[in-house]
Amino acid sequence: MTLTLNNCPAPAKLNLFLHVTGRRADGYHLLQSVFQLIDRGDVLHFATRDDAHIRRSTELAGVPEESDLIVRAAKLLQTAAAQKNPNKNFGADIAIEKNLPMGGGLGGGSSDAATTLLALNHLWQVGLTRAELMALGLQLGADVPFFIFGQNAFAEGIGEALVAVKTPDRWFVVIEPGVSVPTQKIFSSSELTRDTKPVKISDFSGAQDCFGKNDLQVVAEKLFPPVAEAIKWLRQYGDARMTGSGACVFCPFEQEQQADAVLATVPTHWKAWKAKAIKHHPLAYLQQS
Ligand SMILES: C[C@](O)(CO)[C@H](O)COP(=O)(O)OP(=O)(O)OC[C@H]1O[C@@H](n2ccc(N)nc2=O)[C@H](O)[C@@H]1O
Ligand SMILES: Nc1ncnc2c1ncn2[C@@H]1O[C@H](COP(=O)(O)OP(=O)(O)OP(=O)(O)O)[C@@H](O)[C@H]1O
Repeated sequence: MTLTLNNCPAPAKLNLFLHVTGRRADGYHLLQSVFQLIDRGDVLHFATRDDAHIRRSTELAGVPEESDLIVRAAKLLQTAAAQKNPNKNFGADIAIEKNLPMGGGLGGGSSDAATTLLALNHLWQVGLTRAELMALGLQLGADVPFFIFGQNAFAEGIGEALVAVKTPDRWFVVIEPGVSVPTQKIFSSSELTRDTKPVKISDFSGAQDCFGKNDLQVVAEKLFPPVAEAIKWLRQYGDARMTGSGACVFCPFEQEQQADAVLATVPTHWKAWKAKAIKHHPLAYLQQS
């Protein structure tokens, strides 16, 4: 019997600040960041199959099926499901409406992977706990555990050590500068500073601005001039900065009307939109523990 779960959101994140505090022996960087969920993202649709095939029913330009994080997430969960229940075939057809830019620093691919793990854990009745799904997700990318965690969070480690944090209700204007930034290119730069002094979560709590800075921004601005241009333009209106490793930049506003007023003046060569801060991942209800 085919079971379906349609219109599953994969929300984007903004890194309100992102400090690089060190580097591990394996080359991965130690970070401190606050991850903020927003009400804009991709949308995924799932239908189970009983022949053990995982199929992508929509194309994703430039991403072959075997490297698509959605397909990789489904296959990872399929292995775990088969170990728990060897007599059953776990398969799925997955369609995606891609709204988030790739290499945008909005965590699009990671969020797609997290939504896939949450939806298929439910549809296939695998019964993995939230912690088990987060551990699987970490194999796919440093941002995936956050989306499964399901709440705004202060992140440490390589981004996987998470503590829930309260963030203000507000609106963001986000500009897509029209370039795709490969995360690895920013982290491997010799110009990246890796020694920001660690902060405590209590330093952030209650801060109305975005707090701190994004250490990856200096490098991205140098390598990708459109990022620098977008930040310079948006800074006229507030504490604008880059999210993740770029390319997108954002600025917070207390009122929706303020965001609308700024949006109306964004130069037409950039794609720009507004988004609202949300407190929980919309699929958090699927995961009990
Ligand atoms: C910069 C952030 O977007 C902040 O949210 C994330 O930490 C990046 O997460 P992601 O896109 O899921 O990144 P991954 O796919 O895990 O890593 C891509 C590449 O970025 C570098 N990388 C990533 C995360 C990290 N803490 N240190 C790193 O050095 C590694 O070279 C890695 O090969
Ligand atoms: N389903 C997917 N959606 C987007 N990108 C994918 C997907 N599967 C694989 N990728 C690859 O992952 C790369 C990073 O994409 P993503 O949109 O997650 O970047 P990002 O927003 O910069 O992420 P982050 O903020 O985590 O650094 C893409 O350039 C693409 O090659």
